[in-house]
Amino acid sequence: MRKFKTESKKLLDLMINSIYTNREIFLRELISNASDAVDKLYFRSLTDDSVQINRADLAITIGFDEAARTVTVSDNGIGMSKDDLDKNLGTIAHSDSYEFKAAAKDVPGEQEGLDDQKAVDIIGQFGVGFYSAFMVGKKVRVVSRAYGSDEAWAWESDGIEGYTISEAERAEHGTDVVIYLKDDADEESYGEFATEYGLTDLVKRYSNYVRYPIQMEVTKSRMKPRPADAGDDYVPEFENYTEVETINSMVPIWKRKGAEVSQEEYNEFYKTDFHDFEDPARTITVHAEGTLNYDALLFVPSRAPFDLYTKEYKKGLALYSSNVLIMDKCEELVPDYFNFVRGVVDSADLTLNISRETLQHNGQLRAIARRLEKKVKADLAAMRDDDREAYEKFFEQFGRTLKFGVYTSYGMAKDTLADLLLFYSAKQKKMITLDEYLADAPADQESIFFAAGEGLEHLAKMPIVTTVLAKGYDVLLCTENVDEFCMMALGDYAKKDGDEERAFPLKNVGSEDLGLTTEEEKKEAAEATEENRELFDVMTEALGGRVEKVVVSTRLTDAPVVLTTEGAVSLQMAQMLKNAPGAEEAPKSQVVLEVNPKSPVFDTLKAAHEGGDDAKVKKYTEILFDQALLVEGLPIEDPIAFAQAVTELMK
Ligand SMILES: Nc1ncnc2c1ncn2[C@@H]1O[C@H](COP(=O)(O)OP(=O)(O)OP(=O)(O)O)[C@@H](O)[C@H]1O
Repeated sequence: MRKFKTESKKLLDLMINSIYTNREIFLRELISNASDAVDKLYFRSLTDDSVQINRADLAITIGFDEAARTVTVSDNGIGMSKDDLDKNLGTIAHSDSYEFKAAAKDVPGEQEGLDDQKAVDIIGQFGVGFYSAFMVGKKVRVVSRAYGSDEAWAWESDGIEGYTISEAERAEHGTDVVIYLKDDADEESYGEFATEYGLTDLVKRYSNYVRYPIQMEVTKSRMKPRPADAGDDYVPEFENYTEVETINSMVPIWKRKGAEVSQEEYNEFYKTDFHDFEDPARTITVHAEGTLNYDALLFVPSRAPFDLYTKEYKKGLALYSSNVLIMDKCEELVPDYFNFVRGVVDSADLTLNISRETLQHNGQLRAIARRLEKKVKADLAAMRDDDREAYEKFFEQFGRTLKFGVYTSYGMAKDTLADLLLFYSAKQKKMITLDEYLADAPADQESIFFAAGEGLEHLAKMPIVTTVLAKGYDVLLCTENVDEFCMMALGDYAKKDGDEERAFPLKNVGSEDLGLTTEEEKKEAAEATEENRELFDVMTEALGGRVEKVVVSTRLTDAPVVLTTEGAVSLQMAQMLKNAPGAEEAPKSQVVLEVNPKSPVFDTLKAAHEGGDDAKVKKYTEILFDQALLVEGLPIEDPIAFAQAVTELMK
């Protein structure tokens, strides 16, 4: 049999140009390799007495030369022999680290503050990361000295033709990877990678939690000492100096035991990493062990970010694997209705794809997402029950998101979200949950009543609300656009009493049969409507298609008329849909003008009709209709005509 020949030049080209979409990850890859090299040496020291290593001395160092356009990543890890260089860097897709990882599994380590941390946390697995250096480098030189050897070797390549290996010098075991940056082309600038800011930024972003210190010489500024002979007009002078600093924070806060971390530390982490000025409202920690091991640290912000309700807002949690950032915002980890949750998920068990830009098995992510959703839900419920003031503040910020969640999931997320919702109670004059509404309801109540419109005060005074209140039933006042859609998607809400569940339909006091009228009352109203058929026909005609019909009302006490609707679309909803895109096709509401038979206005109308003055009936009907719209807080078609008609009456 013949062996396949690989065209390594093509393969390398493919590697460099097609695997990664983001060239800045080259630093993450080289640092990960350095971390692996150091980890391997540390592991050797644990398992081989002849290897004497002090863990505290192990480090990764980054150097740069702006003028020479070079970036160097060094480590004092296990190093590579001449053979290793040839095998590991000369063979694409050969990962020594992967083999090592399999052999070194589960040896416990002794890193302080970490919970049962494994001794090693090898990152490499595909044998390709190193070549990402050629995305930014026109030449890469690797100088390495294997632990225990006194020879050093240099591997050099331009990433096109091949590589050379030659003798070199290195004082200690370990490896230096020197990248000679490409020349800047029209739109591509590489120079930024050889700057202090550029490198610090990349380390903090991608490698902040690598377990070994990443050190770099940084420039600082200090005040020069005041000269002894300085006069009163002395102006302090400053000078720059350099200092080696550890730029990564190393221990990921989410891997530390909850009891060992103070809330202040969590707050600081949240504010720094998620760019917020305020402390989070809630901090949720998860350490999961089992088929899928992961740690998560989640935050509910105190305030909604300014763009939360815009299309620009991107939800998601930062996803880490073995302390290295894989994705800044992994959307799959949070459902839309918890899009405000910020935080970090870290799992070494994820099946990464070769570029570490995505995952291969989203089932793993889905499983984590499900667990996290439950955690967030439980935490919000605990806040609702134990710290109501904080919960109301939370709801002010994010209640809309929860309500949108019910609506946009067509009620599918109802079970998760319904008991987290708060609405304003007209009776109790405060925000209450649906459970609290039902707990306070009279025994004969069969539905949950709500009214939708603008402004609490205004809603509370609406006749359709006051009549229901007068009968002893509470009405939830809904003032946000999404409320009515949310109520519609909810449909009903179940009261749980031990094992028993009873569903209470949610009813809009302005559009539905509230079930508050007796059969007798209904019959009477129907008869009265029939008796006044002629008058009502004149009135319906006067409104020229704006109402479906005019009827005698059973729900009014004082007000002369009220507008109600039949079918699913209430007046408020119709008003909202009118302004929405695609308004022409939006369903219209079927409006009914209900007349209060107990009102003197009804007698006036009747008298006018009987006296043959239908012109008056029509004029009054117009006024009553507009007035009813105003009471609902809705715009009237012709305010000038309305004003003139009222003026006319006063003459
Ligand atoms: N700084 C280093 N010190 C010692 N060995 C190294 C170093 N950098 C790379 N190697 C060796 O070269 C091999 C190939 O590296 P490369 O980055 O291409 O792949 P990897 O790290 O194994 O996997 P991945 O593609 O997942 O990063 C490694 O497995 C490791 O054995």
